[in-house]
Amino acid sequence: MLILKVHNLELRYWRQLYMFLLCSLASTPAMFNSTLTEDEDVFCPVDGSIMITASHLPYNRNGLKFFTNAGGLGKADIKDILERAAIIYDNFSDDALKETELAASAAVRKADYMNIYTANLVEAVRRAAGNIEKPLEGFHIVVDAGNGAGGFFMGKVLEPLGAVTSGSQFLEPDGLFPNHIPNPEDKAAMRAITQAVLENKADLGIIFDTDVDRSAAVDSSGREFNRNRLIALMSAIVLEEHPGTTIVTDSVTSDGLTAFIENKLGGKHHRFKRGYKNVIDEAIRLNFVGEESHLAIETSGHGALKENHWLDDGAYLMVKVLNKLASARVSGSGCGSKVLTDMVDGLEEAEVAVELRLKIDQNHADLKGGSFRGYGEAVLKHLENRVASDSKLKKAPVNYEGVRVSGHGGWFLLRLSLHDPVLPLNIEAPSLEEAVKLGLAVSAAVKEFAALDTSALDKFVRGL
Ligand SMILES: O=P(O)(O)OC[C@H]1O[C@H](O)[C@H](O)[C@@H](O)[C@@H]1O
Repeated sequence: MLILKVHNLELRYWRQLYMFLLCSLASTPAMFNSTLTEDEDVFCPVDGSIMITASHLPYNRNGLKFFTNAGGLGKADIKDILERAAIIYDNFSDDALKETELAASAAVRKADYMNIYTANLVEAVRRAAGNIEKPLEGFHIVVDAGNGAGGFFMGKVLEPLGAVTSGSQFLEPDGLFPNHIPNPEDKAAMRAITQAVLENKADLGIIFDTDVDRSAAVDSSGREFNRNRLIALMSAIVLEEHPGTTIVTDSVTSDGLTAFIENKLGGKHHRFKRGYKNVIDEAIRLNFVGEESHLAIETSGHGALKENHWLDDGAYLMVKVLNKLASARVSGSGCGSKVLTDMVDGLEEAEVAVELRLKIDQNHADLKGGSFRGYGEAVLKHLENRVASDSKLKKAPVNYEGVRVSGHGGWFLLRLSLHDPVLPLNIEAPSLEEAVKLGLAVSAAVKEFAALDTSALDKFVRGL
């Protein structure tokens, strides 16, 4: 929530030249946006911004996200910043530190950057609808902010556009998240917004994670635009604007989604790795090497568009959805969320879709003092060898992480978690029986790895 204005980072100058903008409650995408937006009144664009948030994680796991106009900083840059900061800090005497703290507090200005950011979102919807002041008039749209930072979307985006928003819920920020975990990947969260849509007979429901870089929606019949269905909807919207373009997604997307993007929409599906930054960076790389891509999106609800500076912004994804609603009504091609539901017609969805997370016990003797990553890779190698000798299973010919296999009418992917000592296993199949067969194949391959906690998989294959 801090924005830095630093014109010259040389130590001998910085005391006179820096300025901080305190933005108070804000969303993560808005903080990145502040490095791009030109607005002299609030000293923007700023040189860098920092968001303090637990993101979609529990309240006790707050952290800092850093941005420049080139995007969010990755691990290597953050490590470098922290190491340099530690050196500077160590070289301060106690007096110099106090003096610097005073100078820093004197350099703080307050700015309501969310007003500027949301005005741009409102403008985008108005423009898409042909410069109508209230293009959402007559639509009833409910928002669930899960007591995170996303409550602004109701009062500062939907209402100025004319939508009725009664029945919106959990808009007041509360870091203990008393109602549900603010994360579209959370089943209770999706149940909550679905219930709000149905109870209020709303046209559409919108849900955000804590810091609004993830989102999902629900149509008037209570069907979710989440995970593969959200990607299908966004792909349909983007492919209307950019025929034939490549859609980059994370690794746990379904085979049905590939068929939908490629056969129904005429686009190309590039299933890459898990992790929103991986997906975004891959889309940027593809454009660089001459393959056009306009959308990078994860099943988690993170999505970024080329037209929006590759910023992963849950609110902007929903703006694209609102654009579609508003422009379809103006052009007379449809009214209400049926327009959206029709756009994903033909998407094949698996009857069973589960994610089971198998933990690696880092203290187990079976690791022989090695890292959990090394252990996890050994599990994956072993599984790969087993799959090769099973005629009912086929390893995916192109795959960028873990072991992805099709068989029994479905598929599974076992991979290493990006952050945790965990091997997440995704299984999708047309029936529980077939999903269990896939689960049993994994179970047989990993059973000799004593440090792997397979209890979630054991329960699943026993039908519990
Ligand atoms: O690898 P996992 O443990 O499933 O976590 C993967 C997820 O990590 C973070 O939450 C990122 O924000 C997501 O972009 C990513 O998908």
